[in-house]
Amino acid sequence: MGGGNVKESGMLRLGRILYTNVWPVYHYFDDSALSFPATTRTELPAVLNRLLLEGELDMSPVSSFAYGMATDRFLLLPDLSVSADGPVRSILCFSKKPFAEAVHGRIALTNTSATSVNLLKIVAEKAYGAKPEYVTCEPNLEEMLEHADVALLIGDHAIRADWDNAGYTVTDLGAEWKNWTGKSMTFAVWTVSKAAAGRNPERIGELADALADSKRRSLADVRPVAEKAQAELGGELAYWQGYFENLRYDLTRERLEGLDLYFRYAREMGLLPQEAHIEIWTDNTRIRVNE
Ligand SMILES: C=C(O[C@@H]1C=C(C(=O)O)C=C[C@H]1O)C(=O)O
Repeated sequence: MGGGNVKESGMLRLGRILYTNVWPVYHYFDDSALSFPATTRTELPAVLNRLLLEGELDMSPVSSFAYGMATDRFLLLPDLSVSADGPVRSILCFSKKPFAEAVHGRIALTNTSATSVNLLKIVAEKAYGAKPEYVTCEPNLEEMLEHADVALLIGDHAIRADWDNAGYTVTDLGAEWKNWTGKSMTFAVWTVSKAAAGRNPERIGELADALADSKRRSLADVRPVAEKAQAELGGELAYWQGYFENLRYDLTRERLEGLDLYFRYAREMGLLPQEAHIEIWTDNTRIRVNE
C-alpha cells in the first residue's frame, strides 16, 4: 500500500525513535488502543528527520534541529521532549587527547543525529574557537577514531561505547552546553505537521494525552522501564534507573530558552537556513468546548 492510500484511509502515520532514551514516553503507549487507525515506524533519528520533512509522517519525535529546519510547517506537542539540564550520558565525544586539544583537529560525526552534530559544531567553534574538519561516519567508534581526533556518538551507540571504553577521554555534550551557556539542552521534540493538526485536532489531542499519560506513569516509577532496558541492552539496573531519572522529558520555559539559544547559534553559524520560531500545538477544539 502506497503513502497516498494510507493518507486516504485516515491512518495517522507516527514515528518513534529507535533509541532507549524515548522509552519512558512509550512504555505504556499502545497505538492500537487509540480510537483511530495509526501506524508507527521506529527508526534512528536521522531517518525520522528525513521522513518527517518529506511529508511521510504526521507526528513523530525528531531531532530538535530537524524541527528548527521547518518550524513553518510543524508544531510541537506540549510537555514532551528528550532534554538534559547538564550531563546527558548518551551524547558523548570520545578522544585520545583531552577534548580542548582534540577539538582543533578532525571530528567524526555519527550519521544518526542532527541535533548533536550541530551542537558539537556550535560548541567547537563558538566555545572553543576551533575550526575543525568534519567527517560524517557510521556510528563505529574504532573506525571513527582511526581517521579522526574526536568521535561523536549518540543514543545506545554512545552508551555501549562508553561501557566498552578502552581508555578514551569522554566528554558529555550536555555538560559542555550547560557549563558554557548555563542552559538545558533539548535533543528531541515531538512534532506534528500543521496539515495533520488542521485535519484531525481531536486525534492529535488523544495522541498527545496518551503519550503524556505513558510518560507520567513511567516517570512515577522508572523501574519497569529500567528493567526492560537492562533485559534488552544489558548493563546494571541502577545505570538505567539513573539514566532515565537524569533525562528531562518536559518542555518547560527553561527548555524552550535553551532550545531557542541553540537555534540562534545555529542560525548565526549558517547551520539553519532561516530563523526558527518555536510554536506549540494547542487543542483549540477542546478550549472551545470548555468555554
Ligand atoms: C538524548 C539523546 O537524544 C537524541 C539525540 C538526537 C540528535 O542528536 O539528533 C535525536 C534524538 C534524541 O533521542 C541521545 O541520543 O542520547
